[in-house]
Amino acid sequence: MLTSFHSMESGGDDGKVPTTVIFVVGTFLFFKLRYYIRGGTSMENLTEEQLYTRLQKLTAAILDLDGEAMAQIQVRLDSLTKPQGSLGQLEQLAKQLGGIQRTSGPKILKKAVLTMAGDHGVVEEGISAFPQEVTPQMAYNIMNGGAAINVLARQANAEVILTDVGIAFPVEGSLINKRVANGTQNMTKGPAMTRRQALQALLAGAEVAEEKIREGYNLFATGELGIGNTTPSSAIVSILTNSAVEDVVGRGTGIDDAGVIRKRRAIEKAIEVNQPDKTDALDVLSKVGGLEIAAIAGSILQAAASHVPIIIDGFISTAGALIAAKLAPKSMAYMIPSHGSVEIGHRKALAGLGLDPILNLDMRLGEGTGAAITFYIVESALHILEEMATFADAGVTEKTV
Ligand SMILES: O=C(O)c1ccc[n+]([C@@H]2O[C@H](COP(=O)([O-])O)[C@@H](O)[C@H]2O)c1
Ligand SMILES: Cc1cc2nc[nH]c2cc1C
Repeated sequence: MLTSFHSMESGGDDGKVPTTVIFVVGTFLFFKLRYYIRGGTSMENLTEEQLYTRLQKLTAAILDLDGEAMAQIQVRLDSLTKPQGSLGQLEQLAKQLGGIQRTSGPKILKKAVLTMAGDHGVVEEGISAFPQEVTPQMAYNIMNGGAAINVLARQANAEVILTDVGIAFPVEGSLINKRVANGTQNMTKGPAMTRRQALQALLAGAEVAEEKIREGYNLFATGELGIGNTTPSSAIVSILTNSAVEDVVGRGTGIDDAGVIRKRRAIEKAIEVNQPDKTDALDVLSKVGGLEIAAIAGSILQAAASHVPIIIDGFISTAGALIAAKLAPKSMAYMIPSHGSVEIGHRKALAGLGLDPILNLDMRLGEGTGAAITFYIVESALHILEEMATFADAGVTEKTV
């Protein structure tokens, strides 16, 4: 210690940079560079307790919506040239956006679909119509701009941000690397993830949202990709909405009747083996959830903490939203529903959040596709608020009785 202090002093005297400084700065730069090259989360060296403290800080930062801003928007909506309330859900959306952004003049600057990808050990049980290799193959398709989500996001002038939270093996290219594991474990044989991994994946999702908010994005859509992920989603929805497993297990990518029976059995076995505690969202998430589902929940929590609205896509996204709501009930006010998925448990999952789908297009693709289409509706609400003439402006007579 004394020696290095001495060497620092002598370094200053003879104009040379002391070795201690070179070592400290070099080590710092090495780890920073490694983080940027390899990606990964900034949480690798944190203990489970430290990760949990981060999550608690995140959930504690979520506020109720700004009632004052919402009241001002209601006055403005009622002054516009239409019978009061006649624009229905568009009016509710305008108020919600003002309440979230804490202003009577909400604005959308940049939009992004946060598509989280991960794999699932439970595919061993024959619960999907497609093999696991489709997850990385579709990740490349998204990176090449050829997936449905690319088409719909381009049309809506939104970015697709693909994040690898735990595809079974690493993929290269223009995606964010937040890999926590090479997929989850088979939940019929034990927990899908450790509690620490679930926390890491949650916070990885929050980090992605935070990075994008710093870049100026202020409207998100959730999205995901992961062969087998309707199985953990059904497990989560069953547990958190007190629904029978058979009422929330659907065909996913298109499995046949025998596959649906295997899927139900796998979920029942996973619940039997792991005994998830339904009062503890982290317990449910880690035992019968998925890495991308955790990241979706984390992105919702970060959006809410940063006053950013987030549109919830289909069945898997809604399972993530249920986890977020359980961890921070106030986050529900920041969620905007999109479409009703064909997946049978979706309505029950949405009802658990007090949400009704805005669109019914018989979709069941995921990736963020239903949420991307909803960007237009959210933007319509703000165009109405900003651009419509008032009764006074237009010289239109107001309601008489
Ligand atoms: O979002 C939905 O409602 C939805 C419903 C069914 C399937 N998916 C997508 O299909 C994959 C999961 O289906 P499965 O059958 O492999 O569990 C996954 O990549 C999801 O993005 C998505
Ligand atoms: C082809 C394909 C595309 C997907 N996109 C999201 N989940 C998917 C599942 C499959 C099978």
